[in-house]
Amino acid sequence: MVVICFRVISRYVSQRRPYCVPGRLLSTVMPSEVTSRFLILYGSQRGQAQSIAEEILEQAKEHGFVADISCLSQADKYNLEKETNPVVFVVSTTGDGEPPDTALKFVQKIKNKSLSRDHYAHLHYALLALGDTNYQNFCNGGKTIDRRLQELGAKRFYATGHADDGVGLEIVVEPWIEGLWEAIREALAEMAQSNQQGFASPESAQSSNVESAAQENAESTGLEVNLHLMKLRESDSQTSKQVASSASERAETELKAVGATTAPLEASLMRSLPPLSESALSVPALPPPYLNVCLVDAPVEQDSTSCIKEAFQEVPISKAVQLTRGDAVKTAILLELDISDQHFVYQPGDSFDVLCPNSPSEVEELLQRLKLTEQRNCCVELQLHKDTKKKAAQIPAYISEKSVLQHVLTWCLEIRSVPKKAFIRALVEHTEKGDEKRRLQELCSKQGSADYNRFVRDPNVCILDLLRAFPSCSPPLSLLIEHLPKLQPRSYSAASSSLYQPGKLHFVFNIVEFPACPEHPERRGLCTGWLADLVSPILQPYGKTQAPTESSAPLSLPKVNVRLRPGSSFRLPSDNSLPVVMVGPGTGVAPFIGFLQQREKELEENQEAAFGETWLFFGCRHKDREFLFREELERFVGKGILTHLKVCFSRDVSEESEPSPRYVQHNLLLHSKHIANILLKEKGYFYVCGDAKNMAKDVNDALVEIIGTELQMDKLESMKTVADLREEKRYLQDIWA
Ligand SMILES: Cc1cc2nc3c(=O)[nH]c(=O)nc-3n(C[C@H](O)[C@H](O)[C@H](O)COP(=O)(O)O)c2cc1C
Repeated sequence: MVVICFRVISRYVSQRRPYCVPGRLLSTVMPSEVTSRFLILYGSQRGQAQSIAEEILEQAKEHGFVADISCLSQADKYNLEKETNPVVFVVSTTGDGEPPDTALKFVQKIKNKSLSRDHYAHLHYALLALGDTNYQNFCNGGKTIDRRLQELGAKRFYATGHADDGVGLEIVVEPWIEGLWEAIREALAEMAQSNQQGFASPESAQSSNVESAAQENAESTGLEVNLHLMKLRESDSQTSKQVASSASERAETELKAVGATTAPLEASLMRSLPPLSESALSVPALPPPYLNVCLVDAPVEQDSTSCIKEAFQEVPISKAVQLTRGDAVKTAILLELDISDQHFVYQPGDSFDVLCPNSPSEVEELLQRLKLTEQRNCCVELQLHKDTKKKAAQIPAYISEKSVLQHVLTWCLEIRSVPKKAFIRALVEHTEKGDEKRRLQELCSKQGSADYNRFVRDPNVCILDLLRAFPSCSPPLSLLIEHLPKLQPRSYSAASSSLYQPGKLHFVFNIVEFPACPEHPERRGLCTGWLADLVSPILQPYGKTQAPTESSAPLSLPKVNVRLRPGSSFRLPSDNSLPVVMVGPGTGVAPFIGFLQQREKELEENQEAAFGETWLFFGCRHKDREFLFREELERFVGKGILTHLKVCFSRDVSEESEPSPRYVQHNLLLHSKHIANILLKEKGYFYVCGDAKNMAKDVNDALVEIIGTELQMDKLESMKTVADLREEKRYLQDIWA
C-alpha cells in the first residue's frame, strides 16, 4: 500500500530495519543471521482470505521479505512441525462459526488430543481472522486455530486481528498489515537470537545462508521499489494539486450552470468534495498484471460448462408456488425440485447450493463496454505473464480451457461483486480523463476510505456501475478476469423431508430487490431474480397450491443445477423425546417445515413414537399477506406434532386490549420460563433460522436475558451459559447476512 510522503520514507527506512531491531537485540544479532523469510497460510471459503494472503505476499516483497504462501489444505507444501520461520495465518469463518472447508483437515489435525502441550513450542505465528459480526460466532474459524496453537505452545508474535466483513474488512486488515512488518522483523530477530544462543540446527544454519542471499536480493528490489515510489509520490502530489483545482473549478462551473450560488454540491460516486478532493493521496501499489488473454476464433469442441457444473446435478423444477399475497412487500416463492432420478440424499435441516448465471442483459452491456460484442463466441485462452511480479500467480481453475467469452462472463465471474480497492487502483491505469482518474484514485486511497464505503461498498456497486460512472475507463478483459472473483453458487435450506415427500426437495426464497439509488439502477438479487424469471411460466399464484395436473404441466420444465452442502449440524436431536424450540420468522421457517414433516411421517409409521414438546416462533409483517405455510403449520398443530405455535405480526394493528408482541424475540420473552426450562432442565434444543443481521442477534440477546432472569444470573454468566449451549450444539443457527 501507499505512495505518499511519510509512508514512502518510512518504507525506505524499513528496508534496513532487519539490522535496526530494538536495542537489546541490536548488539547480539548480526545482519547476515537475521533471515527475512516467512510463511503465509490461508484458509478461505469464498476467496477473501486468499486475496488478503496474496496481498500480504505482494507487500512482503516491497518490505524486503521473502514469503512462501500456501492454502491450509495443501498439506504437502508446508510442515509446521519443522517450521523455523514466522508463520502468518489468514483464516475466514463459514457456516455457523466453522473454519472454511479448506482449513477443516488442518483444524482436525491440530485438535488431535494426543498432541503434547509443547508440540508447537518452536512456532512463531500471527493470525488474521476474518468474519462478520452479523453472525454470532464472530471470527470463530480463526479463533479456533489461534486458541489451539496457544494450547500447543506456539508463540504469538503479533496481536491477532479480527476483521469484520459486516462493516468492511479493510478497517482492520489495512492497519493490521501495516503493523505486521515491524512485528515480523522483531520476531525474526528474536528467533535468530535464540538460535545464536545455541538452538540453531545445521538445517537452519543452511537455510539462513540461502535466506540472507534472498534478503539481499529482496533489498535491492526494495530499493528500486522505493525510488519508484518516491517518483510516483512527486508526480502524484502534482497530479493531486492539478486535479484538486480542476475539481473545485468544475464544481463552481456546475453550480453556475444550474444557477445555484449557495447550494452546496453533494459528494457522489463520481465526485468528491474538499477536503478529499484537495488532499494528497496514499493509493495502494498497482497490483501486478499476471494474465495474458487471447480471444481465439476457433470452434468449441467440448462442453465448457462441465468444469463449473462438476459435482452439481441438473434437476427439473416440478412446481413453483407464490407463498405471499400480491400486496406483500417481499415476494416469497416455494420451489419443488424433482430429484427422483438423482442420487440426492438429504435430511431435514440440510442446505444445498444452486448454480446461477449472471444476467444476460448485464453480460451484454459488459461485452459492449469492453468492445467485445463481435468476439462473444471466441474461445478465451489464458496464459500467465512470463515475467509477472505477482507471486503464486495462477490461471483461475474455474475457467476451463475451451470456454467462450460469453460463457465466461455468464457462468464464471461474479460480475456483481463489489470491486476491491486493488481493482479500482488497477482501473486507474485504464482511464483516460484526468478527473475520472483522480476520483478512482480517491476511492481506493486511504484518505478516501469513507467515500469507498459510502459510494462503493454500502450501495453494492459492481464493475458495470463503475464503468457507467467513469465513461473514459476502458479496462482490458484480462483485468476483469484477474480481479473478479469466481461466481459463487447460492445456498438455500431444504423446506421438506424426503421421508414425507420421496423424490422431492423444496426450498423457499424471497425475491431480493435492490431499489434504484444514485449509484445504480433498480435490480433484483442475482439468483433469486433469475429463479423468479425461470419459473414464471409455471408459477402458481398465491392461494392456489394444488399440484399441476398432467394436462396443465408444461412440456419442458425449467431446470437448475444443485449440490448438497455437506456437514450440516442443523438437525433434529437424535433423541426424539427431547423438547425443541424453533425460531424462524419469514423464510426462516423453511427448515422447520422439513423437521415437522419428518415427524409427521415418523408418527404415521409408528403410532407409538413419542416426541418432546415442539415450539415454533414465527413472525412476519402482516398475517394476511405473508404468513408462510399457515395451513401446513395449523395442520401440524392439529395433529399434535407442533405443540406450540407462537406467531407475531409486526405491522398489523392489534385488535386485542393487550399489545401483542411485535417480533419473535418479544414473543420468546413472553415465554421465558418455558424456554429456560426446556434448555437448561430438560436438555432441549434451540434452533434459529433467518436473517443474521437483526433477527438472529436480537434472538440471541433475548436468550441471554431469559436465562439471566429465570436463573437469576448476571449478564456475563448468562452469556457464558448461552455460549455453552452453542458448544454443546444445542443452540444451532442457519442464518444469512
Ligand atoms: C455462508 C456464510 C457463513 C458465514 N458464517 C460466519 C460466522 O459464523 N461467523 C463469522 O464471523 N463470519 C461468518 N461469515 C463471514 C465470512 O467469514 C466473511 O465474509 C469472510 O470475509 C469470508 O472470507 P472468505 O471469502 O475467505 O471465506 C460467513 C459468511 C458466509 C457467506
